[in-house]
Amino acid sequence: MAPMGIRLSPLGVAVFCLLGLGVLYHLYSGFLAGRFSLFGLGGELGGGAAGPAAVADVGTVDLREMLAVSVLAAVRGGDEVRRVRESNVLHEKSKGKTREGAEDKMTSGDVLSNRKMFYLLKTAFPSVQINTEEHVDATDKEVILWDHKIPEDILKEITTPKEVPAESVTVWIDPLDATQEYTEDLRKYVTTMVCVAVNGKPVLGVIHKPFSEYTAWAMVDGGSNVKARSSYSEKTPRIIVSRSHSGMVKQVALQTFGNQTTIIPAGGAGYKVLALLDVPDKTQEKADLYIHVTYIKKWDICAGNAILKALGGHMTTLSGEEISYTGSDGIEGGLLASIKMNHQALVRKLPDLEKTGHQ
Ligand SMILES: Nc1ncnc2c1ncn2[C@@H]1O[C@H](COP(=O)(O)O)[C@@H](OP(=O)(O)O)[C@H]1O
Ligand SMILES: [Mg+2]
Repeated sequence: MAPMGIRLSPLGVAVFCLLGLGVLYHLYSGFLAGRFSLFGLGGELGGGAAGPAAVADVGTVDLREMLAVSVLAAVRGGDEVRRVRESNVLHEKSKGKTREGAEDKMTSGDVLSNRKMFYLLKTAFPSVQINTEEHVDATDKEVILWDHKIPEDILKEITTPKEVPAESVTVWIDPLDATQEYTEDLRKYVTTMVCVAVNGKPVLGVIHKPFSEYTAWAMVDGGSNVKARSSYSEKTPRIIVSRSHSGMVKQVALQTFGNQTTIIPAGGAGYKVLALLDVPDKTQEKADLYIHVTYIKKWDICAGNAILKALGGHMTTLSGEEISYTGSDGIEGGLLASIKMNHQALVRKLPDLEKTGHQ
């Protein structure tokens, strides 16, 4: 006889114990799976709240899912960019001037793409920090649902989930890169971009060309749908540079590599990174190096940095420093992007811009 007059059947006790063991096993194996699948981060779990897309453990997000949503966001944003351009009603405005005095433009294409991209990512991953180029209205409560489908090409390249603490993630969204060229109807330069940085390091990059419907993506230590070309000219490189925020970049390039060097002026940081890769798009020019000397924002460069890094290339400041994608929005030290080259040797060749006053 049990206390308080309750009779316990031996079968009931056995079933209860088995159930208890099952629950304990489930909790414990989930915990271990979460710890061991953490992606190169020393196994420390983050403390942030989990979003609906975080499946393996509380406070983590899966980078493979983030890649799927980032590709979708870049494509959906791109649809807005194309729709506005085709309507020919851009509602072009100036957000002010850059430090060098160029107009910092914004159009309905930027705003509508920003809204789509932001809410897709925010709804899927509510607990991660998202930095976007355009302002998001705090009263806007848009929810854009992700169908939780990971495209086949991503599943083929990245065969397992990659969990990281949600609090270690910073997302950078550029809803319309090459806005200046967009207003001039130079469509080939325009891209939409998403980047995911983990502890400030660029890990995932997506660059989408809305007018040719081409998308490049890559994950560091994961996989990619794009690759480097087979060869690059290191001695007399073709150098791709800004056409609308150039500063003294041509002088710097010619001084470093000689007068025989070909300079390709082009719009968009996304376009210029794609120029270094093996991209099937016919509208894409090809270059060996990308150099930028003026101030630039992190949403312009993070996706390109992640893709280059994933493919074994480099994007650094002109003095060879790695760029951290947390904290402030911009970087001061210019930009050098290369792949399949001795990047540090290139850095040593470049003049010290602070001394020469070429910034
Ligand atoms: N000096 C500067 N100050 C602010 N933004 C700059 C800049 N130089 C380049 N950018 C931004 O970097 C992107 C690529 O520049 P460029 O086409 O000149 O190479 C553009 O982004 P957006 O079009 O997204 O604004 C441009 O506005
Ligand atoms: Mg941009």
